[in-house]
Amino acid sequence: MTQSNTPSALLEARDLEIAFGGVKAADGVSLTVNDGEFVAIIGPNGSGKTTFLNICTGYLKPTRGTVRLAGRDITRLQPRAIARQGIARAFQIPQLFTDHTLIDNLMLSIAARRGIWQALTPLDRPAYRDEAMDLLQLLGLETHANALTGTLPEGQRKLADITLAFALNPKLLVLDEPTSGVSSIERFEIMETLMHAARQRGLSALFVEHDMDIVEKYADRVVVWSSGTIMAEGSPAEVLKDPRVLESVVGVA
Ligand SMILES: Nc1ncnc2c1ncn2[C@@H]1O[C@H](COP(=O)(O)OP(=O)(O)OP(=O)(O)O)[C@@H](O)[C@H]1O
Repeated sequence: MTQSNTPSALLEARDLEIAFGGVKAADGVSLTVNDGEFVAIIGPNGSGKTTFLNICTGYLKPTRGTVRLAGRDITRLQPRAIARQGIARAFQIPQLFTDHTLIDNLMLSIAARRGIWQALTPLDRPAYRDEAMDLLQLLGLETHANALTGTLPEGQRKLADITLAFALNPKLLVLDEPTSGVSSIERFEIMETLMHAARQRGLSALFVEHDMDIVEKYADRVVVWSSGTIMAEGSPAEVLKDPRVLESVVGVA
């Protein structure tokens, strides 16, 4: 096998453990995301999916185990430091300044990435504006550049939030239910746009998703959570046929 065929690990979580009042939300969880890979996390409510994302992005510290990004231990870093290392997160509820325009939100994100001392200087600089417009074009939002984000329909607000994550120049996108709360047509539109943009930039993605049609179409690999552990893992075609997975996640035996 040539070296170029060997997948290169980007995110490596090993043996993670955390409990809340006796409930183990992560109980020996290990997961790798390779360069350029799209990995979906599925599992019933309360199984620990968001807890895993919180550990990987620095919002929770595990009592055991490590998280590495491109070989570097990031387990104890704060969320901001992890973002600087290359993990950008978009939340289930978009985190936009709703009374500011989309391009202002993006220029703020770009300025923040470049450092606080620059964030104190005027935000509207030609370099920031050009970069923001490039990102809006990449995510198909250029006609909404001057709209207040609070006035955007939900699907576009979600894409806008994802655009902010792209503005951090990440290696890995972490997305908590990127398609929740929108119509099924819009779900596929969001995923098509997101996948295209991520492939263009060579990014990997880790996303929690409840819609199995989305998982089947867009995930390279799917990982199934159950009570703080991983119960199954593999290609969507294999995993979504597994009777244990169907019973536990999809609710059909
Ligand atoms: N900050 C916290 N404090 C107390 N308990 C928590 C906390 N975060 C998560 N838990 C508990 O840990 C378990 C896993 O929760 P988590 O939110 O990770 O599950 P989930 O799979 O993301 O669920 P959902 O699909 O409903 O979002 C649940 O029992 C939850 O109540």
